[in-house]
Amino acid sequence: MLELDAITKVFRKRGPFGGGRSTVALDRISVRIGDGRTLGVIGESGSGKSTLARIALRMIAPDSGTVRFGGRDITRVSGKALRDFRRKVQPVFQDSAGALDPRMTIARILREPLMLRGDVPRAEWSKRITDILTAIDLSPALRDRYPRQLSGGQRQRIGIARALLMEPEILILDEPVSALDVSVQANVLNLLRDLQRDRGLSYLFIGHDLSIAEYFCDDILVLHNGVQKDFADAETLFRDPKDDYTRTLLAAMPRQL
Ligand SMILES: Nc1ncnc2c1ncn2[C@@H]1O[C@H](COP(=O)(O)OP(=O)(O)OP(=O)(O)O)[C@@H](O)[C@H]1O
Repeated sequence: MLELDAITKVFRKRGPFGGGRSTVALDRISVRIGDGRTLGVIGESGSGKSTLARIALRMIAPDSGTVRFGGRDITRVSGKALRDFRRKVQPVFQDSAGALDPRMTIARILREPLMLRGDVPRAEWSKRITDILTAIDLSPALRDRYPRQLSGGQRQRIGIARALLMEPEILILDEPVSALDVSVQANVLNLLRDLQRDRGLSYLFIGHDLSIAEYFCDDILVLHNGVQKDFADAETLFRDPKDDYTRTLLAAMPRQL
């Protein structure tokens, strides 16, 4: 379980024109991702979604508040506990295509997490790669291809596979299907759901599309300019939104899926 409590993050503008001005990206945000559940973080551009994801990954530090994982405040851990956290909480970003090294074959890209882990014998790597490609519904024959030879949806699956090879407990999914064609989005979301069921994963899902959130998430946090507007299970939120802003958002957003 990952628990964020009273997270505040302020970005101060530097330089001759920014002096003194600041942006409250997150204002005392408190949420939790339950075991095996998907928490969706929804909001318009600039609402603080990615900042929350980066704090949950310990890529940046909050100004105040705590992030608890397995009962420990991960904003304060180091050494083995930090390595353990980095392995168990893995990111999947929107642009997996851009994140994959174009000069590496898929097999080499997927060997990296195994190398990083250090606890899988080299003799097993090839089998692990075959197994993970099968698990994400890709042909093991793709192992010898380069990223540019794959479609956007296939590349995003490779990004997911790379994260899974670390054997995480939580995936931080930052707009994981936003760069994909609508026809491919549902495939990748269904794959993520199957993986969650089979592996007992928990997800933090960042998105801006409410119809996808309704379909994919168990719980939903609505952010607006860094302020927590609603936090409820998806069914309650869509049936009976508490906040005026959420109501406006629901009324304005097309429901596609
Ligand atoms: N490194 C930074 N330095 C200064 N301001 C930042 C920085 N990162 C984010 N911000 C500001 O914090 C606010 C929240 O940004 P954030 O990227 O978290 O929003 P978002 O909801 O993810 O938006 P988007 O959907 O466009 O990615 C914005 O006003 C943004 O300009």
